[in-house]
Amino acid sequence: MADTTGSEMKSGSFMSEKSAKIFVAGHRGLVGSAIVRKLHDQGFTNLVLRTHSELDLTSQSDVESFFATEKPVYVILAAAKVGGIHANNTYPADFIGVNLQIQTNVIHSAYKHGVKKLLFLGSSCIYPKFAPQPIPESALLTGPLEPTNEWYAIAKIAGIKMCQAYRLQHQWDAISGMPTNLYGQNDNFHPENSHVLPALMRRFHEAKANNADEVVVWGSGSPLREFLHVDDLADACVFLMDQYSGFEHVNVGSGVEVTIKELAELVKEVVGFKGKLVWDCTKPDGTPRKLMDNSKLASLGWTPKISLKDGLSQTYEWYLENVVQQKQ
Ligand SMILES: NC(=O)C1=CN([C@@H]2O[C@H](COP(=O)(O)OP(=O)(O)OC[C@H]3O[C@@H](n4cnc5c(N)ncnc54)[C@H](OP(=O)(O)O)[C@@H]3O)[C@@H](O)[C@H]2O)C=CC1
Ligand SMILES: C[C@H]1O[C@H](OP(=O)(O)OP(=O)(O)OC[C@H]2O[C@@H](n3cnc4c(=O)[nH]c(N)nc43)[C@H](O)[C@@H]2O)[C@@H](O)[C@@H](O)C1=O
Repeated sequence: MADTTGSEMKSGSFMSEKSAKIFVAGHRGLVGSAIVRKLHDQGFTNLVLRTHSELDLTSQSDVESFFATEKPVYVILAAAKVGGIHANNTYPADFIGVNLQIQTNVIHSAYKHGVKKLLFLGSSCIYPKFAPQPIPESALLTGPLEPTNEWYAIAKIAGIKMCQAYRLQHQWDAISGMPTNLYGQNDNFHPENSHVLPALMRRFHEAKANNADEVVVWGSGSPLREFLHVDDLADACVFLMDQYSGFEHVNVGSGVEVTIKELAELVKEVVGFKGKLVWDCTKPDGTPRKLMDNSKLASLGWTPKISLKDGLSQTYEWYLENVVQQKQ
């Protein structure tokens, strides 16, 4: 029976079911694609995958018939409306509405059609803007949210609560992981709607290619952010599927934080741009700091492996081979 108390119940059966049918929702995104790579590496052979155009997860009837037909045994929910500070601020209705629809449809149909275990992914923005640092899981719902992403955060908090409610009422094994800011291959490199790391990688690359003197970076440069490579996150997701069946959500971070100014200097170095940085203080800084307390996941036995420097170099190589060369 699924644990409802908050203590960590180790299940350990996921890794021994390599032919069980697993639905990875959002398999072409940053996170979903990394989870698919990790599952293949680990020998899982029966993944069921649908692109957005094959299955729109905001459609309740389509999600229902998908689960009724496919009957997956496990679900990892990595499909969502995702974006950086500008996208969150500009499209609040999409960030709350689409995310509530996707997660409600998938969680309910997964329960209804006998899925054994589901992993829901939230985000570090669920915590109050001025949460204690590093942020423990217990900081949830203890203060006001950061306004630039409160709509997305409310949807993600609802997802955690939905997993907890189904666990309480139906003894169903739905768990939640809360990743910090992620990056890596298959990230979104859109100039405005992406997160800071891919946005800066692209801007520095294009400035270098065009022999530009300067690159504009948003905000003051003082906010602190923690970055985790998506391959580490994927490893943590598989670990949680196998080893965690608790009531409470689990933080997934790297423990390493940098200011946006330090990040910009690191990306500049990796890309090899020689010009100067110009700060656009008309753009929002967002939350001043959001370092996860990773002690819960560490106590369960998982720690990250990829350093920010190595992860940045790998991501830039991937960007050159898969984004720049594809355009040529
Ligand atoms: N990126 C980050 O820094 C962080 C991400 N997370 C969480 O990780 C999860 C995955 O994020 P990430 O991989 O970055 O996001 P991406 O935008 O890279 O990928 C999201 C995926 O969801 C799919 N999707 C979106 N809407 C629908 C829909 N209506 N029906 C079907 N599929 C849909 C997308 O397909 P398509 O592109 O075709 O629309 C895409 O494959 C999210 O829950 C996010 O909150 C948490 C913390 C940080
Ligand atoms: C993962 C997390 O991601 C979002 O929150 P965020 O951490 O604030 O995300 P961000 O990566 O967009 O910005 C981080 C910082 O960086 C600065 N910054 C500088 N220059 C650029 C720039 O060019 N683009 C962006 N996007 N930011 C820039 C920017 O001003 C800010 O101070 C949530 O909305 C929500 O989606 C969520 O959960």
